[in-house]
Amino acid sequence: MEAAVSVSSLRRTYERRRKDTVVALDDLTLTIARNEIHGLLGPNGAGKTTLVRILSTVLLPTSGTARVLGHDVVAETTAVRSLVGLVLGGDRGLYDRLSARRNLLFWGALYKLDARTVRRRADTLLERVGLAERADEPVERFSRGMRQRLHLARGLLHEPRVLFLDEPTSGLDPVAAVAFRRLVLELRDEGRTFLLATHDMDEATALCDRVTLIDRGRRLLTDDTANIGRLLGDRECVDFAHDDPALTHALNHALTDALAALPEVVDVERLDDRWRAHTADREGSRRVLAWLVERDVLTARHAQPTLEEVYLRTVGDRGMRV
Ligand SMILES: Nc1ncnc2c1ncn2[C@@H]1O[C@H](COP(=O)(O)OP(=O)(O)OP(=O)(O)O)[C@@H](O)[C@H]1O
Repeated sequence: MEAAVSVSSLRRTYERRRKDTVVALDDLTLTIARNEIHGLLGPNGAGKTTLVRILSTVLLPTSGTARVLGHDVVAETTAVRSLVGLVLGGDRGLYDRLSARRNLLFWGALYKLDARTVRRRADTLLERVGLAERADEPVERFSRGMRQRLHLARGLLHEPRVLFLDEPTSGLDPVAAVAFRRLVLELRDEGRTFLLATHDMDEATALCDRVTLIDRGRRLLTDDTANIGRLLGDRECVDFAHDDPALTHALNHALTDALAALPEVVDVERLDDRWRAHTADREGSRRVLAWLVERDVLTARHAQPTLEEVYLRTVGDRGMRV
């Protein structure tokens, strides 16, 4: 069966002033199966938005090919547009002075859907994303979470089978983010495919079947999320400091040496304003937390390494911008 998305040797460069060329995508090859939620993870400037824009047919690649459900994004733009929906994060793409419903009617007209169909779908979608009661209020009164749900409704108006989500929950509070993710999972259960560009590791872990890590336009790895989770599991750590920052410096070597000698501790390192103990697993972190609390080191917390740290540990520091 044809993949939902297949990208082959895709390259995109941007010319900047003084003939300075930025390579945003560099020989990228990637396949996303139908009905998959695929995470695209990478630090700022990795090329995520560029890929999503090419797949949505709003940007041309410099070379290479990309297909959505078998259709070439350059040669078969119209077919691809009817198959894909783009959901942006933040304030892009909504008209603040218009109501939620009017925003949808406006976008429906752009998709050249007939007015009755758009009205019907707008009603259904507003209900579905939990905005029916606020549908006729101007969007400027909406919270970020409500805007995000409206973005999603907009992306679904023409009933696309493949959705591209670019940082969809950036700036959302945790409750709104959870509600948004639940909607994504429901939509997947109806047979849709998702490509989710994010630099939020938690989001990727919560939603994605597989993830691809990219950096500087190149694919570093693609794997099942469970495997990436194991990778993270190997990188457990506990951050600790004295309540009084001045005393953190004074945490004596006897304490950190004793900590480093514990069997569950892999390494202890000094960060700017705190210390970090790397542990073998979650259970190890728990024991280290208890050990620290017993010794009156009260500001200790279980920390997950950031995506950047996973990058650094996975692929080494190759001049990545973080
Ligand atoms: N219109 C443009 N003109 C010039 N350079 C650009 C343009 N758009 C993107 N770039 C550059 O291309 C590279 C990839 O950018 P892109 O926005 O695709 O990355 P990203 O992974 O989406 O980053 P972010 O997480 O910050 O949104 C960056 O170096 C960026 O500065």
